[in-house]
Amino acid sequence: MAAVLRKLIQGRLPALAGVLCRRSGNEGHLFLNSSGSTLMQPRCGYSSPTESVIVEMDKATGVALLKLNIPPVNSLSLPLLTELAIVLDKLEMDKHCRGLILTSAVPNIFSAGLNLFDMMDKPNEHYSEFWRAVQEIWIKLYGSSLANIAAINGSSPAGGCLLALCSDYRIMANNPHFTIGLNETRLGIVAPFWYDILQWRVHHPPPCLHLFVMALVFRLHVHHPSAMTKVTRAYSTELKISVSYVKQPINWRSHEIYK
Ligand SMILES: CCCCCCCCCCC/C=C/C(=O)SCCNC(=O)CCNC(=O)[C@H](O)C(C)(C)COP(=O)(O)OP(=O)(O)OC[C@H]1O[C@@H](n2cnc3c(N)ncnc32)[C@H](O)[C@@H]1OP(=O)(O)O
Repeated sequence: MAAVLRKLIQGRLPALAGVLCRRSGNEGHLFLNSSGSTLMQPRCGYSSPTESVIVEMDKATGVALLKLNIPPVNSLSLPLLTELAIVLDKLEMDKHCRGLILTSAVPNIFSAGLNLFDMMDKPNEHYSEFWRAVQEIWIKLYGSSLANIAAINGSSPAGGCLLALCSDYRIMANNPHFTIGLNETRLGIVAPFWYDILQWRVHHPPPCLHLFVMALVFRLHVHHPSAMTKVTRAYSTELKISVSYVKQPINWRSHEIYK
């Protein structure tokens, strides 16, 4: 899995797709479009470039690979947020889906954050709708019952960084050209209060969290199901702690528990 993720975060997504395709046979990839319908792909490949969120479902493992696909920078516009919300809903309801990996199909960019043009010269109704869509993604990703990992394969400023923080775990490509952080403060845009909660979770992970990720990782390479069963049994307590940690409900008033 480490090798697979390494390939993923190095932007070598076709290689990963190949792995998943081999694992699941020719019928292994499912594509969801924004209307929620799924299209079976007869062979390994990618959906149309007009799809703003590409979903590749590995049926053998139940892990969905979600690739943001709005060049040039995957800015989080209202249409993209809306499509992502629909896709997340569909995966949540799919009983075969057990986890997801959020990444980018755009070379060198994970996400440039909120679309700046959605935040200027618009009527107030637009701002309400836009902000509702932003919060909805946070709630859906952070509150997802699925295990989810952000594979940050490019720069991820501002809302892109916050998007990654909504996942259970983050892995970022080791590339000095890729930037991440809250640069939007320079524009006078203040991150919402729940950012603080997400930040605590990232800075204070329990050691067993890595085990949780390993478990997800193992699912991508279930060549030896019995070995997987042994591992999960041996570390069942640690896994439960990790899962409950990353799936902790947010309560602003009990925020102290993170400290
Ligand atoms: C929704 C998730 C849930 C949790 C999120 C919670 C969110 C809470 C919100 C808290 C506050 C967050 C605020 C924001 O996100 S404000 C947005 C701030 N973003 C930025 O400042 C990013 C600015 N962009 C960059 O730094 C670079 O563009 C980047 C490093 C991403 C890429 O650099 P590169 O050199 O490759 O590309 P260019 O700079 O030439 O850009 C290419 C074109 O893309 C346009 N662009 C870039 N960023 C944005 C954007 N955010 N919105 C709209 N358009 C963008 C850029 O203007 C170029 O366009 P043109 O080719 O037409 O010039």
